[in-house]
Amino acid sequence: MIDKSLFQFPRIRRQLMVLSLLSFIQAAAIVAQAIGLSRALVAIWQLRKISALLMPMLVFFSAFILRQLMDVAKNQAATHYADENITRLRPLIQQQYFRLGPAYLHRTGTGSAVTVVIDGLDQVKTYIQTVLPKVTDMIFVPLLTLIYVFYENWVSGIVLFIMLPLIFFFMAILGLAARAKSNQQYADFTQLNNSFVDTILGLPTLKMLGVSDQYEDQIYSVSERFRQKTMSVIKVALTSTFALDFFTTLAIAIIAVFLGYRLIDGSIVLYPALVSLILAPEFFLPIRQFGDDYHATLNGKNALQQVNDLLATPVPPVAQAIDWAGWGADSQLTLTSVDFHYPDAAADTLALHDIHLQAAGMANIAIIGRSGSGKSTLMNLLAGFNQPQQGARIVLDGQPLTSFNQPQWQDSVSYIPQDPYIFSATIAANIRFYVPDASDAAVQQAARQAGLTDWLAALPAGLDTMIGEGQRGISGGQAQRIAVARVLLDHHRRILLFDEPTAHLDIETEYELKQTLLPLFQDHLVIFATHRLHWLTAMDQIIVLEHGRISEQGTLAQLRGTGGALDRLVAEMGGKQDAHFAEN
Ligand SMILES: Nc1ncnc2c1ncn2[C@@H]1O[C@H](COP(=O)(O)OP(=O)(O)OP(=O)(O)O)[C@@H](O)[C@H]1O
Repeated sequence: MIDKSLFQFPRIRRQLMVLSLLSFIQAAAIVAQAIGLSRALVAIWQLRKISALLMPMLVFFSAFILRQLMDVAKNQAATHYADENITRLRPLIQQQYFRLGPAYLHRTGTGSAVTVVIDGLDQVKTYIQTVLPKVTDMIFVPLLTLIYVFYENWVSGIVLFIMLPLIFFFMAILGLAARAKSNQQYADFTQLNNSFVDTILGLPTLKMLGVSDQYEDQIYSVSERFRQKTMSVIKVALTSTFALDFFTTLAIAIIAVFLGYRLIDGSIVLYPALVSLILAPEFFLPIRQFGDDYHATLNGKNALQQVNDLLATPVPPVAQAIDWAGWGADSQLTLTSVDFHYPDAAADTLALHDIHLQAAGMANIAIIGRSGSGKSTLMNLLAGFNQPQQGARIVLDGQPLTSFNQPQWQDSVSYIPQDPYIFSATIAANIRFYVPDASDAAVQQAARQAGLTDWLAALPAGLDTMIGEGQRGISGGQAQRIAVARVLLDHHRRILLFDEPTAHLDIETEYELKQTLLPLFQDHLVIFATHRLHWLTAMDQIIVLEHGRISEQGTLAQLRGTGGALDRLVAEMGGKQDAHFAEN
Protein backbone atom coordinates (compact mmCIF):
# COMPACT_ATOMS: atom_id res chain seq x y z
CA MET A 1 0.00 0.00 0.00
CA ILE A 2 2.60 2.50 1.04
CA ASP A 3 6.18 2.18 -0.14
CA LYS A 4 8.51 2.06 2.86
CA SER A 5 11.11 4.09 0.99
CA LEU A 6 8.77 7.10 1.30
CA PHE A 7 9.70 7.19 4.99
CA GLN A 8 13.30 7.78 4.03
CA PHE A 9 12.44 10.90 2.05
CA PRO A 10 13.82 14.13 3.50
CA ARG A 11 11.47 15.99 5.89
CA ILE A 12 8.90 13.18 5.65
CA ARG A 13 8.21 13.28 9.40
CA ARG A 14 7.42 16.99 9.28
CA GLN A 15 5.23 16.42 6.24
CA LEU A 16 3.34 13.58 7.93
CA MET A 17 2.87 15.70 11.06
CA VAL A 18 1.43 18.58 9.02
CA LEU A 19 -0.88 16.22 7.10
CA SER A 20 -1.90 14.45 10.32
CA LEU A 21 -2.80 17.78 11.92
CA LEU A 22 -4.85 18.79 8.86
CA SER A 23 -6.57 15.36 8.75
CA PHE A 24 -7.28 15.60 12.47
CA ILE A 25 -8.87 19.06 12.08
CA GLN A 26 -10.83 17.77 9.10
CA ALA A 27 -12.01 14.73 11.07
CA ALA A 28 -13.15 17.06 13.88
CA ALA A 29 -14.94 19.22 11.27
CA ILE A 30 -16.68 16.10 9.87
CA VAL A 31 -17.93 15.18 13.34
CA ALA A 32 -19.00 18.79 14.03
CA GLN A 33 -20.79 18.92 10.66
CA ALA A 34 -22.71 15.73 11.52
CA ILE A 35 -23.56 17.09 14.99
CA GLY A 36 -24.83 20.40 13.53
CA LEU A 37 -26.91 18.65 10.87
CA SER A 38 -28.39 16.08 13.28
CA ARG A 39 -29.24 18.72 15.88
CA ALA A 40 -30.93 20.88 13.20
CA LEU A 41 -32.93 17.89 11.87
CA VAL A 42 -33.96 16.85 15.39
CA ALA A 43 -35.09 20.46 16.08
CA ILE A 44 -37.20 20.42 12.89
CA TRP A 45 -38.61 16.98 13.80
CA GLN A 46 -39.54 18.28 17.23
CA LEU A 47 -41.16 21.38 15.61
CA ARG A 48 -39.01 23.74 17.67
CA LYS A 49 -38.80 27.47 16.97
CA ILE A 50 -36.75 28.59 13.95
CA SER A 51 -34.26 30.31 16.33
CA ALA A 52 -33.40 26.86 17.76
CA LEU A 53 -32.08 25.95 14.30
CA LEU A 54 -29.65 28.85 14.10
CA MET A 55 -26.85 27.49 16.25
CA PRO A 56 -26.80 23.95 14.79
CA MET A 57 -26.93 25.36 11.22
CA LEU A 58 -24.08 27.75 12.02
CA VAL A 59 -22.04 24.82 13.36
CA PHE A 60 -22.91 22.77 10.27
CA PHE A 61 -21.89 25.46 7.75
CA SER A 62 -18.72 26.47 9.60
CA ALA A 63 -17.68 22.81 9.89
CA PHE A 64 -18.52 22.25 6.23
CA ILE A 65 -16.33 25.19 5.15
CA LEU A 66 -13.52 24.11 7.49
CA ARG A 67 -13.68 20.58 6.03
CA GLN A 68 -13.33 21.88 2.45
CA LEU A 69 -10.52 24.23 3.50
CA MET A 70 -8.65 21.29 5.02
CA ASP A 71 -8.96 19.42 1.70
CA VAL A 72 -7.40 22.38 -0.11
CA ALA A 73 -4.65 22.71 2.51
CA LYS A 74 -3.83 18.97 2.39
CA ASN A 75 -3.71 19.00 -1.41
CA GLN A 76 -1.44 22.01 -1.41
CA ALA A 77 0.89 20.60 1.23
CA ALA A 78 1.10 17.20 -0.50
CA THR A 79 1.56 18.68 -4.00
CA HIS A 80 4.25 21.01 -2.74
CA TYR A 81 6.05 18.13 -1.02
CA ALA A 82 5.73 15.91 -4.12
CA ASP A 83 7.09 18.71 -6.36
CA GLU A 84 9.97 19.27 -3.97
CA ASN A 85 10.92 15.60 -4.11
CA ILE A 86 10.60 15.31 -7.88
CA THR A 87 12.84 18.37 -8.24
CA ARG A 88 15.30 16.61 -5.91
CA LEU A 89 15.08 13.22 -7.65
CA ARG A 90 15.40 14.41 -11.26
CA PRO A 91 19.04 15.62 -11.01
CA LEU A 92 19.89 12.59 -8.81
CA ILE A 93 18.64 10.27 -11.54
CA GLN A 94 20.52 12.24 -14.17
CA GLN A 95 23.72 12.13 -12.11
CA GLN A 96 23.23 8.42 -11.56
CA TYR A 97 22.94 7.83 -15.32
CA PHE A 98 26.12 9.87 -15.81
CA ARG A 99 27.92 7.84 -13.14
CA LEU A 100 26.70 4.51 -14.48
CA GLY A 101 27.82 5.58 -17.93
CA PRO A 102 26.97 4.54 -21.47
CA ALA A 103 27.57 0.83 -20.80
CA TYR A 104 24.63 0.74 -18.32
CA LEU A 105 22.36 2.74 -20.63
CA HIS A 106 23.22 0.40 -23.47
CA ARG A 107 22.24 -2.57 -21.31
CA THR A 108 18.95 -1.24 -19.95
CA GLY A 109 17.84 0.58 -23.10
CA THR A 110 17.12 4.22 -23.81
CA GLY A 111 13.37 3.61 -23.54
CA SER A 112 13.77 2.55 -19.93
CA ALA A 113 15.62 5.78 -19.11
CA VAL A 114 12.88 7.77 -20.82
CA THR A 115 10.23 5.88 -18.83
CA VAL A 116 11.98 6.63 -15.53
CA VAL A 117 12.81 10.27 -16.13
CA ILE A 118 9.58 11.39 -17.81
CA ASP A 119 6.56 9.15 -17.15
CA GLY A 120 8.04 7.48 -14.09
CA LEU A 121 8.69 10.70 -12.19
CA ASP A 122 5.23 12.02 -13.08
CA GLN A 123 3.72 8.86 -11.66
CA VAL A 124 5.89 9.11 -8.56
CA LYS A 125 4.62 12.66 -8.09
CA THR A 126 0.99 11.51 -8.35
CA TYR A 127 1.80 8.70 -5.93
CA ILE A 128 3.34 10.96 -3.27
CA GLN A 129 0.66 13.61 -3.47
CA THR A 130 -2.15 11.05 -3.39
CA VAL A 131 -0.95 8.49 -0.92
CA LEU A 132 0.26 10.69 1.94
CA PRO A 133 -2.99 12.61 2.65
CA LYS A 134 -5.01 9.45 2.02
CA VAL A 135 -3.03 7.58 4.66
CA THR A 136 -3.43 10.28 7.32
CA ASP A 137 -7.15 10.54 6.44
CA MET A 138 -7.51 6.77 6.86
CA ILE A 139 -6.13 7.07 10.38
CA PHE A 140 -7.87 10.14 11.78
CA VAL A 141 -11.28 10.27 10.10
CA PRO A 142 -12.40 6.73 11.07
CA LEU A 143 -10.84 7.14 14.53
CA LEU A 144 -12.61 10.38 15.47
CA THR A 145 -15.96 9.40 13.95
CA LEU A 146 -15.80 6.04 15.71
CA ILE A 147 -15.02 7.65 19.08
CA TYR A 148 -17.99 10.00 18.70
CA VAL A 149 -20.39 7.23 17.57
CA PHE A 150 -19.24 5.12 20.56
CA TYR A 151 -19.85 8.10 22.84
CA GLU A 152 -23.38 8.64 21.51
CA ASN A 153 -24.38 5.04 20.91
CA TRP A 154 -21.95 2.25 21.68
CA VAL A 155 -23.90 -0.47 19.86
CA SER A 156 -23.61 1.38 16.50
CA GLY A 157 -19.95 1.92 17.35
CA ILE A 158 -19.44 -1.82 17.72
CA VAL A 159 -21.15 -2.53 14.36
CA LEU A 160 -18.87 -0.03 12.64
CA PHE A 161 -15.85 -1.43 14.42
CA ILE A 162 -16.65 -5.01 13.36
CA MET A 163 -17.15 -4.00 9.71
CA LEU A 164 -13.76 -2.30 9.50
CA PRO A 165 -11.41 -5.34 9.50
CA LEU A 166 -13.76 -7.09 7.06
CA ILE A 167 -13.44 -4.25 4.59
CA PHE A 168 -9.68 -4.10 5.04
CA PHE A 169 -9.55 -7.84 4.42
CA PHE A 170 -11.36 -7.58 1.06
CA MET A 171 -9.34 -4.52 0.17
CA ALA A 172 -6.09 -6.41 0.80
CA ILE A 173 -7.19 -9.46 -1.26
CA LEU A 174 -8.22 -7.39 -4.26
CA GLY A 175 -5.26 -5.07 -3.83
CA LEU A 176 -2.82 -7.96 -4.03
CA ALA A 177 -4.40 -9.16 -7.29
CA ALA A 178 -4.23 -5.64 -8.73
CA ARG A 179 -0.61 -5.25 -7.61
CA ALA A 180 0.57 -8.42 -9.36
CA LYS A 181 -1.10 -7.31 -12.58
CA SER A 182 0.13 -3.75 -12.27
CA ASN A 183 3.77 -4.88 -11.74
CA GLN A 184 3.59 -6.85 -14.97
CA GLN A 185 1.94 -3.94 -16.72
CA TYR A 186 4.72 -1.55 -15.67
CA ALA A 187 7.40 -3.97 -16.93
CA ASP A 188 5.52 -4.16 -20.25
CA PHE A 189 5.33 -0.38 -20.40
CA THR A 190 9.13 -0.14 -20.08
CA GLN A 191 9.53 -2.81 -22.78
CA LEU A 192 7.09 -0.97 -25.04
CA ASN A 193 9.08 2.26 -24.61
CA ASN A 194 12.32 0.43 -25.37
CA SER A 195 11.05 -1.10 -28.59
CA PHE A 196 9.45 2.19 -29.63
CA VAL A 197 12.67 4.19 -29.07
CA ASP A 198 14.68 1.46 -30.84
CA THR A 199 12.35 1.51 -33.82
CA ILE A 200 12.44 5.30 -34.05
CA LEU A 201 16.25 5.30 -33.89
CA GLY A 202 16.47 2.52 -36.46
CA LEU A 203 13.78 3.97 -38.75
CA PRO A 204 16.19 4.94 -41.57
CA THR A 205 17.59 1.38 -41.63
CA LEU A 206 14.12 -0.17 -41.47
CA LYS A 207 12.88 2.04 -44.33
CA MET A 208 15.95 1.31 -46.39
CA LEU A 209 15.54 -2.43 -45.97
CA GLY A 210 11.85 -2.12 -46.70
CA VAL A 211 10.84 -3.76 -43.40
CA SER A 212 9.36 -0.71 -41.70
CA ASP A 213 5.81 -2.09 -42.20
CA GLN A 214 6.81 -5.29 -40.45
CA TYR A 215 8.12 -3.24 -37.50
CA GLU A 216 5.00 -1.13 -37.54
CA ASP A 217 3.05 -4.37 -37.08
CA GLN A 218 5.40 -5.38 -34.28
CA ILE A 219 4.94 -2.04 -32.47
CA TYR A 220 1.21 -2.41 -33.02
CA SER A 221 1.15 -5.90 -31.50
CA VAL A 222 3.30 -4.83 -28.51
CA SER A 223 1.05 -1.85 -27.86
CA GLU A 224 -2.04 -3.99 -28.38
CA ARG A 225 -0.74 -6.46 -25.79
CA PHE A 226 -0.05 -3.52 -23.49
CA ARG A 227 -3.60 -2.23 -24.04
CA GLN A 228 -5.06 -5.63 -23.16
CA LYS A 229 -2.94 -5.83 -20.01
CA THR A 230 -4.00 -2.29 -19.07
CA MET A 231 -7.65 -3.27 -19.55
CA SER A 232 -7.23 -6.31 -17.33
CA VAL A 233 -5.58 -4.15 -14.62
CA ILE A 234 -8.46 -1.68 -14.91
CA LYS A 235 -10.91 -4.58 -14.64
CA VAL A 236 -9.32 -5.67 -11.35
CA ALA A 237 -9.21 -2.06 -10.17
CA LEU A 238 -12.91 -1.56 -11.01
CA THR A 239 -13.85 -4.85 -9.35
CA SER A 240 -12.02 -3.85 -6.20
CA THR A 241 -13.69 -0.41 -6.20
CA PHE A 242 -17.07 -2.06 -6.73
CA ALA A 243 -16.42 -4.58 -3.96
CA LEU A 244 -15.38 -1.85 -1.55
CA ASP A 245 -18.42 0.27 -2.41
CA PHE A 246 -20.66 -2.75 -2.07
CA PHE A 247 -19.37 -3.76 1.36
CA THR A 248 -19.36 -0.25 2.77
CA THR A 249 -22.91 0.36 1.48
CA LEU A 250 -23.93 -2.95 3.01
CA ALA A 251 -22.37 -1.96 6.33
CA ILE A 252 -24.24 1.38 6.29
CA ALA A 253 -27.48 -0.40 5.39
CA ILE A 254 -27.04 -2.84 8.30
CA ILE A 255 -26.53 0.09 10.66
CA ALA A 256 -29.57 1.90 9.20
CA VAL A 257 -31.85 -1.16 9.60
CA PHE A 258 -30.50 -1.84 13.05
CA LEU A 259 -31.01 1.81 14.16
CA GLY A 260 -34.48 1.84 12.57
CA TYR A 261 -35.57 -1.19 14.64
CA ARG A 262 -34.23 0.38 17.82
CA LEU A 263 -36.02 3.66 17.05
CA ILE A 264 -39.28 1.78 16.52
CA ASP A 265 -38.98 -0.19 19.76
CA GLY A 266 -37.94 3.01 21.57
CA SER A 267 -34.60 1.77 22.87
CA ILE A 268 -32.85 4.76 21.27
CA VAL A 269 -33.85 8.40 20.79
CA LEU A 270 -33.59 10.27 17.47
CA TYR A 271 -30.39 12.32 17.92
CA PRO A 272 -27.85 9.51 18.63
CA ALA A 273 -29.44 7.35 15.91
CA LEU A 274 -29.31 10.16 13.35
CA VAL A 275 -25.78 11.25 14.13
CA SER A 276 -24.57 7.60 13.96
CA LEU A 277 -26.25 7.16 10.59
CA ILE A 278 -24.81 10.40 9.20
CA LEU A 279 -21.35 9.52 10.46
CA ALA A 280 -21.35 5.91 9.17
CA PRO A 281 -20.59 6.83 5.48
CA GLU A 282 -17.98 9.33 6.69
CA PHE A 283 -16.34 6.52 8.66
CA PHE A 284 -15.85 4.46 5.48
CA LEU A 285 -15.19 7.36 3.09
CA PRO A 286 -11.34 7.55 3.36
CA ILE A 287 -11.08 3.78 2.75
CA ARG A 288 -13.30 4.01 -0.32
CA GLN A 289 -11.35 6.98 -1.62
CA PHE A 290 -8.12 5.10 -1.15
CA GLY A 291 -9.60 2.16 -3.08
CA ASP A 292 -10.61 4.50 -5.92
CA ASP A 293 -7.06 5.82 -6.27
CA TYR A 294 -5.38 2.48 -5.66
CA HIS A 295 -4.71 1.75 -9.32
CA ALA A 296 -3.14 5.18 -9.98
CA THR A 297 -0.98 4.84 -6.88
CA LEU A 298 0.18 1.35 -7.91
CA ASN A 299 1.78 2.70 -11.08
CA GLY A 300 3.45 5.40 -9.00
CA LYS A 301 4.66 2.82 -6.51
CA ASN A 302 6.20 0.74 -9.31
CA ALA A 303 7.82 3.83 -10.76
CA LEU A 304 9.21 4.75 -7.33
CA GLN A 305 10.57 1.22 -7.00
CA GLN A 306 12.30 1.61 -10.36
CA VAL A 307 13.74 4.98 -9.33
CA ASN A 308 14.98 3.44 -6.06
CA ASP A 309 16.52 0.48 -7.90
CA LEU A 310 18.27 2.82 -10.30
CA LEU A 311 19.61 5.00 -7.49
CA ALA A 312 20.76 1.90 -5.58
CA THR A 313 22.59 0.41 -8.60
CA PRO A 314 26.24 0.31 -7.59
CA VAL A 315 28.17 2.85 -9.61
CA PRO A 316 31.53 1.85 -11.08
CA PRO A 317 34.07 2.97 -8.51
CA VAL A 318 35.95 6.13 -9.40
CA ALA A 319 39.62 5.21 -9.28
CA GLN A 320 41.53 6.74 -6.37
CA ALA A 321 42.87 10.26 -6.92
CA ILE A 322 46.45 10.36 -8.10
CA ASP A 323 49.13 12.97 -8.00
CA TRP A 324 49.51 13.33 -11.74
CA ALA A 325 50.39 16.38 -13.82
CA GLY A 326 48.87 14.98 -17.02
CA TRP A 327 50.30 13.13 -19.98
CA GLY A 328 53.74 14.32 -21.13
CA ALA A 329 56.58 13.29 -23.42
CA ASP A 330 58.05 11.09 -20.65
CA SER A 331 54.78 9.54 -19.53
CA GLN A 332 54.33 5.78 -19.41
CA LEU A 333 51.20 3.65 -19.30
CA THR A 334 51.23 -0.10 -18.73
CA LEU A 335 48.28 -2.47 -18.83
CA THR A 336 48.90 -6.01 -17.59
CA SER A 337 46.45 -8.95 -17.51
CA VAL A 338 43.41 -6.85 -18.36
CA ASP A 339 40.19 -8.84 -18.81
CA PHE A 340 36.74 -7.47 -19.48
CA HIS A 341 33.38 -9.21 -19.33
CA TYR A 342 30.03 -7.70 -20.43
CA PRO A 343 27.51 -8.29 -17.61
CA ASP A 344 24.90 -9.80 -19.95
CA ALA A 345 27.35 -11.97 -21.91
CA ALA A 346 27.77 -15.70 -21.19
CA ALA A 347 29.81 -16.27 -18.01
CA ASP A 348 32.79 -17.76 -19.85
CA THR A 349 32.86 -15.18 -22.67
CA LEU A 350 35.38 -12.43 -22.15
CA ALA A 351 35.24 -9.49 -24.56
CA LEU A 352 38.86 -8.69 -23.65
CA HIS A 353 41.25 -11.33 -22.45
CA ASP A 354 44.71 -10.95 -20.96
CA ILE A 355 45.48 -7.59 -22.58
CA HIS A 356 49.08 -6.41 -22.16
CA LEU A 357 49.80 -2.98 -23.56
CA GLN A 358 52.47 -0.35 -23.14
CA ALA A 359 52.30 3.27 -24.25
CA ALA A 360 55.02 5.84 -23.81
CA GLY A 361 55.20 9.57 -24.53
CA MET A 362 53.65 10.74 -27.75
CA ALA A 363 53.38 7.26 -29.27
CA ASN A 364 50.84 6.58 -32.02
CA ILE A 365 49.26 3.17 -31.53
CA ALA A 366 46.86 1.49 -33.93
CA ILE A 367 44.37 -1.12 -32.74
CA ILE A 368 43.31 -3.27 -35.61
CA GLY A 369 41.18 -6.36 -35.88
CA ARG A 370 38.14 -7.92 -37.50
CA SER A 371 34.66 -6.71 -36.67
CA GLY A 372 33.77 -7.94 -33.18
CA SER A 373 37.39 -8.51 -32.14
CA GLY A 374 37.06 -6.07 -29.21
CA LYS A 375 38.42 -2.77 -30.52
CA SER A 376 35.53 -0.61 -29.28
CA THR A 377 35.46 -2.52 -26.00
CA LEU A 378 39.13 -1.71 -25.45
CA MET A 379 38.61 1.94 -26.41
CA ASN A 380 35.67 2.17 -23.99
CA LEU A 381 37.85 0.65 -21.31
CA LEU A 382 40.58 3.22 -21.98
CA ALA A 383 37.94 5.97 -21.88
CA GLY A 384 36.85 4.77 -18.42
CA PHE A 385 33.37 3.47 -19.43
CA ASN A 386 34.19 -0.24 -19.13
CA GLN A 387 35.60 -1.44 -15.83
CA PRO A 388 38.29 -4.13 -16.07
CA GLN A 389 37.85 -7.38 -14.14
CA GLN A 390 39.65 -7.84 -10.84
CA GLY A 391 43.27 -8.79 -11.24
CA ALA A 392 43.99 -6.25 -13.96
CA ARG A 393 47.04 -4.07 -13.37
CA ILE A 394 47.13 -0.56 -14.75
CA VAL A 395 50.11 1.67 -13.99
CA LEU A 396 50.13 5.29 -15.09
CA ASP A 397 53.45 7.08 -14.56
CA GLY A 398 54.35 4.73 -11.73
CA GLN A 399 50.95 5.02 -10.02
CA PRO A 400 48.55 2.09 -9.93
CA LEU A 401 44.97 2.65 -11.17
CA THR A 402 42.04 0.30 -10.70
CA SER A 403 40.33 1.60 -13.84
CA PHE A 404 40.39 4.52 -16.26
CA ASN A 405 37.30 5.97 -14.58
CA GLN A 406 39.69 8.49 -13.10
CA PRO A 407 38.97 12.25 -13.27
CA GLN A 408 42.59 13.30 -13.99
CA TRP A 409 42.97 10.71 -16.76
CA GLN A 410 39.59 11.59 -18.28
CA ASP A 411 40.48 15.32 -18.18
CA SER A 412 43.47 14.52 -20.38
CA VAL A 413 41.55 12.46 -22.93
CA SER A 414 39.75 13.46 -26.14
CA TYR A 415 37.59 10.60 -27.34
CA ILE A 416 35.95 10.23 -30.72
CA PRO A 417 33.65 7.19 -30.78
CA GLN A 418 32.32 5.63 -33.99
CA ASP A 419 29.18 7.75 -33.84
CA PRO A 420 30.02 10.94 -31.98
CA TYR A 421 27.06 12.44 -30.23
CA ILE A 422 25.85 15.75 -31.56
CA PHE A 423 24.01 17.84 -28.99
CA SER A 424 20.95 19.86 -29.83
CA ALA A 425 22.76 23.20 -30.17
CA THR A 426 24.55 25.31 -32.78
CA ILE A 427 27.50 23.90 -34.73
CA ALA A 428 29.77 26.34 -32.88
CA ALA A 429 28.50 25.17 -29.47
CA ASN A 430 29.05 21.56 -30.53
CA ILE A 431 32.64 22.34 -31.52
CA ARG A 432 33.22 24.20 -28.21
CA PHE A 433 32.45 20.93 -26.37
CA TYR A 434 35.81 20.60 -24.57
CA VAL A 435 36.60 24.35 -24.53
CA PRO A 436 33.37 26.25 -23.83
CA ASP A 437 35.09 29.66 -23.75
CA ALA A 438 37.02 29.31 -27.03
CA SER A 439 36.98 32.45 -29.21
CA ASP A 440 34.97 32.60 -32.45
CA ALA A 441 38.21 32.79 -34.43
CA ALA A 442 39.53 29.62 -32.80
CA VAL A 443 36.24 27.78 -33.51
CA GLN A 444 36.37 28.91 -37.14
CA GLN A 445 39.94 27.72 -37.49
CA ALA A 446 39.14 24.31 -35.99
CA ALA A 447 36.12 23.99 -38.29
CA ARG A 448 38.30 24.88 -41.29
CA GLN A 449 40.99 22.36 -40.32
CA ALA A 450 38.36 19.67 -39.85
CA GLY A 451 37.21 20.28 -43.43
CA LEU A 452 33.86 21.82 -42.57
CA THR A 453 34.33 25.05 -44.58
CA ASP A 454 32.41 24.10 -47.75
CA TRP A 455 29.49 22.72 -45.80
CA LEU A 456 29.35 25.76 -43.47
CA ALA A 457 29.45 28.12 -46.47
CA ALA A 458 26.32 26.42 -47.82
CA LEU A 459 24.41 27.00 -44.57
CA PRO A 460 22.68 30.40 -44.24
CA ALA A 461 23.54 30.67 -40.52
CA GLY A 462 27.00 29.05 -40.87
CA LEU A 463 28.45 28.09 -37.51
CA ASP A 464 25.29 29.35 -35.79
CA THR A 465 23.09 26.73 -37.47
CA MET A 466 21.20 24.62 -34.96
CA ILE A 467 21.90 20.90 -35.31
CA GLY A 468 21.24 17.75 -33.31
CA GLU A 469 18.03 16.10 -32.23
CA GLY A 470 14.92 17.69 -33.73
CA GLN A 471 17.06 20.23 -35.58
CA ARG A 472 18.76 20.29 -38.96
CA GLY A 473 19.97 16.81 -39.83
CA ILE A 474 23.65 16.19 -40.52
CA SER A 475 25.49 13.31 -42.12
CA GLY A 476 27.63 10.78 -40.24
CA GLY A 477 30.73 12.25 -41.87
CA GLN A 478 29.77 15.79 -40.82
CA ALA A 479 29.24 14.56 -37.27
CA GLN A 480 32.69 12.97 -37.31
CA ARG A 481 34.27 16.16 -38.64
CA ILE A 482 32.58 18.18 -35.88
CA ALA A 483 34.07 15.70 -33.41
CA VAL A 484 37.49 16.17 -35.00
CA ALA A 485 37.05 19.97 -34.79
CA ARG A 486 36.34 19.54 -31.05
CA VAL A 487 39.70 17.82 -30.69
CA LEU A 488 41.51 20.37 -32.82
CA LEU A 489 40.17 23.21 -30.69
CA ASP A 490 41.50 21.72 -27.48
CA HIS A 491 45.22 22.19 -26.87
CA HIS A 492 45.20 20.83 -23.36
CA ARG A 493 44.18 17.16 -23.70
CA ARG A 494 47.25 15.19 -24.72
CA ILE A 495 45.65 11.78 -25.17
CA LEU A 496 43.57 11.05 -28.27
CA LEU A 497 41.35 7.99 -28.27
CA PHE A 498 39.89 7.45 -31.72
CA ASP A 499 37.43 4.66 -32.49
CA GLU A 500 37.26 4.64 -36.28
CA PRO A 501 36.86 8.42 -36.46
CA THR A 502 36.75 8.38 -40.25
CA ALA A 503 34.43 5.40 -40.71
CA HIS A 504 31.70 7.58 -42.27
CA LEU A 505 34.00 9.49 -44.63
CA ASP A 506 34.73 8.59 -48.21
CA ILE A 507 38.33 7.68 -48.84
CA GLU A 508 39.21 11.03 -50.51
CA THR A 509 37.79 13.12 -47.66
CA GLU A 510 39.51 10.83 -45.22
CA TYR A 511 42.89 11.53 -46.86
CA GLU A 512 42.25 15.28 -46.61
CA LEU A 513 41.45 14.98 -42.93
CA LYS A 514 44.41 12.71 -42.43
CA GLN A 515 46.71 15.54 -43.51
CA THR A 516 45.16 17.73 -40.75
CA LEU A 517 45.37 15.03 -38.12
CA LEU A 518 48.89 13.71 -38.73
CA PRO A 519 50.72 16.84 -37.46
CA LEU A 520 48.42 16.77 -34.42
CA PHE A 521 49.44 13.18 -33.72
CA GLN A 522 53.07 14.22 -33.23
CA ASP A 523 52.52 15.81 -29.83
CA HIS A 524 49.77 13.47 -28.56
CA LEU A 525 49.52 9.95 -27.32
CA VAL A 526 47.21 8.46 -29.96
CA ILE A 527 45.34 5.19 -29.61
CA PHE A 528 43.51 4.66 -32.85
CA ALA A 529 41.11 1.79 -33.57
CA THR A 530 40.61 1.43 -37.29
CA HIS A 531 39.66 -0.83 -40.16
CA ARG A 532 41.45 1.35 -42.68
CA LEU A 533 44.89 -0.05 -43.25
CA HIS A 534 46.47 3.10 -44.69
CA TRP A 535 46.60 4.62 -41.19
CA LEU A 536 49.04 1.92 -40.13
CA THR A 537 51.97 3.52 -41.95
CA ALA A 538 51.61 6.57 -39.70
CA MET A 539 51.67 4.53 -36.51
CA ASP A 540 54.60 3.62 -34.25
CA GLN A 541 53.00 0.51 -32.91
CA ILE A 542 50.30 -1.85 -34.14
CA ILE A 543 48.20 -4.07 -31.95
CA VAL A 544 46.21 -6.80 -33.65
CA LEU A 545 43.15 -8.02 -31.75
CA GLU A 546 41.55 -11.40 -32.38
CA HIS A 547 38.56 -12.57 -30.30
CA GLY A 548 39.41 -10.11 -27.53
CA ARG A 549 43.08 -11.17 -27.31
CA ILE A 550 46.16 -9.43 -28.61
CA SER A 551 47.47 -11.82 -31.23
CA GLU A 552 50.32 -9.68 -32.43
CA GLN A 553 51.97 -6.39 -31.55
CA GLY A 554 54.93 -4.42 -32.87
CA THR A 555 55.90 -1.90 -35.53
CA LEU A 556 54.59 -2.22 -39.06
CA ALA A 557 58.06 -3.27 -40.27
CA GLN A 558 58.20 -5.99 -37.61
CA LEU A 559 54.77 -7.39 -38.41
CA ARG A 560 54.52 -7.14 -42.20
CA GLY A 561 55.69 -10.10 -44.20
CA THR A 562 55.80 -12.48 -41.26
CA GLY A 563 52.69 -14.35 -42.30
CA GLY A 564 51.21 -13.47 -38.90
CA ALA A 565 47.87 -11.99 -37.83
CA LEU A 566 48.40 -8.62 -39.52
CA ASP A 567 49.34 -10.23 -42.83
CA ARG A 568 46.27 -12.46 -42.63
CA LEU A 569 44.07 -9.45 -41.94
CA VAL A 570 45.57 -7.47 -44.82
CA ALA A 571 45.08 -10.41 -47.16
CA GLU A 572 41.45 -10.77 -46.03
CA MET A 573 40.69 -7.10 -46.55
CA GLY A 574 42.53 -7.15 -49.90
CA GLY A 575 41.36 -5.07 -52.86
CA LYS A 576 41.20 -1.31 -52.65
CA GLN A 577 42.27 -1.16 -49.03
CA ASP A 578 45.41 -3.10 -49.75
CA ALA A 579 46.16 -0.86 -52.75
CA HIS A 580 45.98 2.26 -50.54
CA PHE A 581 48.02 0.50 -47.92
CA ALA A 582 50.68 -0.40 -50.48
CA GLU A 583 50.70 3.18 -51.83
CA ASN A 584 51.52 4.64 -48.42
N1 LIG B 1 27.02 -4.27 -24.63
C1 LIG B 1 27.46 -5.47 -24.96
N2 LIG B 1 27.03 -6.56 -24.30
C2 LIG B 1 27.48 -7.80 -24.60
N3 LIG B 1 28.40 -8.05 -25.53
C3 LIG B 1 28.88 -7.02 -26.24
C4 LIG B 1 28.44 -5.67 -25.99
N4 LIG B 1 29.09 -4.84 -26.83
C5 LIG B 1 29.91 -5.63 -27.57
N5 LIG B 1 29.78 -6.93 -27.22
C6 LIG B 1 30.52 -8.08 -27.77
O1 LIG B 1 31.90 -7.89 -27.49
C7 LIG B 1 32.68 -8.27 -28.60
C8 LIG B 1 33.59 -7.11 -29.05
O2 LIG B 1 32.79 -6.07 -29.55
P1 LIG B 1 33.40 -4.69 -30.03
O3 LIG B 1 32.26 -3.76 -30.30
O4 LIG B 1 34.41 -4.26 -29.04
O5 LIG B 1 34.11 -5.12 -31.39
P2 LIG B 1 34.84 -4.19 -32.48
O6 LIG B 1 36.12 -4.84 -32.74
O7 LIG B 1 34.87 -2.77 -32.03
O8 LIG B 1 33.86 -4.37 -33.72
P3 LIG B 1 33.57 -3.30 -34.90
O9 LIG B 1 34.84 -3.17 -35.66
O10 LIG B 1 32.51 -4.00 -35.68
O11 LIG B 1 33.13 -2.04 -34.26
C9 LIG B 1 31.71 -8.71 -29.69
O12 LIG B 1 31.63 -10.11 -29.66
C10 LIG B 1 30.39 -8.11 -29.28
O13 LIG B 1 29.33 -8.94 -29.68
